[in-house]
Amino acid sequence: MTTMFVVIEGPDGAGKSTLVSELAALVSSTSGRTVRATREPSDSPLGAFIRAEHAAFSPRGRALAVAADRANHIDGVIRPSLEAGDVVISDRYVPSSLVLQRLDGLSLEEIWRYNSFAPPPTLTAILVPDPQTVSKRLDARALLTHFEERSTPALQTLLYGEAADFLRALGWNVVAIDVAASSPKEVAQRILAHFA
Ligand SMILES: Nc1ncnc2c1ncn2[C@@H]1O[C@H](COP(=O)(O)OP(=O)(O)O)[C@@H](O)[C@H]1O
Ligand SMILES: Cc1cn([C@H]2C[C@H](O)[C@@H](COP(=O)(O)OP(=O)(O)O)O2)c(=O)[nH]c1=O
Repeated sequence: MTTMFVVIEGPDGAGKSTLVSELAALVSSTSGRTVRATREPSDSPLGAFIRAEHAAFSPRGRALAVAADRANHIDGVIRPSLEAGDVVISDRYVPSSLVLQRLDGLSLEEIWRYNSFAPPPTLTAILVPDPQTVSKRLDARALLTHFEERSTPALQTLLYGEAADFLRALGWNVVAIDVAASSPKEVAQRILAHFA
């Protein structure tokens, strides 16, 4: 069975988690395969701690904690699911570190040192939203993360572009998907077309 490990990336508020649900339903109904939708930080106790306790970490400490959570996620969820023949779709993966830990002041090279163990997905889709639309969505959120407070959708989009170039140079299959004027269903169909 063809390995299908898809990562959905993009700035906060771009529509990642909405798209993961939409894509999981589409892949399941069109292929009949079992789909494992997952996310990072993972749903493990370490992942929950990283989400809840931002102030517990220095920037380097957070980079390493996120990488440790990623290692557990790969070994405990992603690899076993792929070995069972399931489709895996993850909301965030290594590119999130190449953007968020960079906003925390680390270099791409240092972040990659902590993440080079991570297997490349079959496809990494980076959502490119309209920055103004995303700003309005974030304004409507009651609680913003440290990164949402300290950056803008336009800056995150720029850093995602640099992360994409960095990973492509390492052989990753990365595509940028303009989502400014598309429904989640249309975006899911465009991503699936990459597997046709
Ligand atoms: N393609 C889209 N078109 C219009 N609204 C969208 C689209 N994708 C997501 N949304 C809306 O934008 C908001 C943020 O989406 P979400 O999936 O939570 O983003 P993220 O996971 O990237 O932070 C949600 O209210 C969602 O319903
Ligand atoms: C995946 C990932 C998350 N994080 C941090 C960002 C956030 O502070 C926190 C939670 O991620 P986030 O996806 O923003 O949470 P939610 O799903 O609740 O919107 O983890 C990193 O710093 N680096 C990473 O690579």
